[in-house]
Amino acid sequence: MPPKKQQSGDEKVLLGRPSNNLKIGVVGLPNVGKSTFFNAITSSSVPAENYPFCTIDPTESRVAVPDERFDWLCEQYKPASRVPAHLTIIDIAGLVKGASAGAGLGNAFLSNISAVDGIFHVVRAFNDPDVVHVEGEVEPTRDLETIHNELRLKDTAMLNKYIEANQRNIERMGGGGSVDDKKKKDEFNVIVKVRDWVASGKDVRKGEWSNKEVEIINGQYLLTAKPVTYLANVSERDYLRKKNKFLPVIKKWIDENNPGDKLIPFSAAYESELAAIEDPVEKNKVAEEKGGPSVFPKIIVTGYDQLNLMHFFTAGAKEVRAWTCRRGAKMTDAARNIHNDIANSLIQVDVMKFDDLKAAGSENALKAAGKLHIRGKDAIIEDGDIVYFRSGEGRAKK
Ligand SMILES: Nc1ncnc2c1ncn2[C@@H]1O[C@H](COP(=O)(O)OP(=O)(O)OP(=O)(O)O)[C@@H](O)[C@H]1O
Ligand SMILES: [Mg+2]
Repeated sequence: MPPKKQQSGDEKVLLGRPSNNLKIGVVGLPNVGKSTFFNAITSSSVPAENYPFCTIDPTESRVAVPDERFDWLCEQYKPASRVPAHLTIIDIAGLVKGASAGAGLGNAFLSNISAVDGIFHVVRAFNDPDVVHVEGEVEPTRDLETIHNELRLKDTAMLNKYIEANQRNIERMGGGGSVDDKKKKDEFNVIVKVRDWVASGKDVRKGEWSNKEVEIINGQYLLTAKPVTYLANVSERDYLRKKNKFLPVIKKWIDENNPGDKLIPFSAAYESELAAIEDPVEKNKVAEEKGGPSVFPKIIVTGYDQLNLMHFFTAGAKEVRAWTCRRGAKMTDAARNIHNDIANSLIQVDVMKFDDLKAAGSENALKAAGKLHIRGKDAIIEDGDIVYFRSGEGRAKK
């Protein structure tokens, strides 16, 4: 088969899977509050009407992604069914030092991490003599180093395995070879480059890779290629007074080692107290009295964002629904989330911009103002677009 032509030179290939159902794993040392966080975020996610948001199994759950535009649309259309976007979160058992070499249940935990698309890295920033720390004293930078080293060591080992398995073959090819040989050699060289990068102490996601390199990296399921949001678990007292002695050093470590990654302080202890209050009015009242709202909405939105996910809406009297797709997706890719048939026979898309709809006050007013846009199937869908897919089979979905 002739090599495929690059379609357009400036489309950046993203690290990771191009899926609409991405998962974030909760990762950290043992006993840092991962399960407390997971249980609280699971039980405080408001279930959508007619939609089973629930713990899928004790370690996996889907949480609603909060969005004010979605709330506004529900208010506007008063639909029979409301389905927000969701994010899947997975609780992973604690990693210990040496996990990459098999310590603890090391390799099993690492393969759990391999199955997720992004990471919430929980780091302990609370002192409590009753909660044992596996390394003795609470010292967040040491803990951050430990986890990062384990992930990097595992990546290095995986890449070395590939290199060992292919080295002789590549050497045998020498300078010449078929198109296929050249492809293998290119891939091999990229893997060596990535291995050297990781072995030098850096995470894969922090490298500048070309599209071709990203495609090869994506085939390797590397742990340090996954986006990370750092969650510093502080005591209830520190959370409420917005002060914690460990935060500056954690921030400094992130800036030095993985600049650009987000840090969100939270308190698993406090969040689980709030999560236990079922009535939302009562919950707000308690949060207000104590002086600290839940930070979960921010955590969910940040994680979703780091996976390069965004959502678009379909809205009507029957259903208002937020659909997830990756940034930069075309209308056809977006339509495929709803139904393959719609995507395959897509003709055009009616698009309302959320701000236009809100300003106009209703669909009719928006149309009267000439603000309904007609887009082709190859147009890029944008965050917040409210769409109506017109497809050849008369299966347009609203
Ligand atoms: N912010 C906090 N302040 C005080 N105690 C906390 C806080 N967060 C969690 N804890 C306590 O720390 C202990 C360990 O929490 P948890 O079981 O959630 O840890 P874990 O990271 O899931 O551990 P493992 O890796 O073993 O699964 C629990 O007793 C929990 O109540
Ligand atoms: Mg746990």
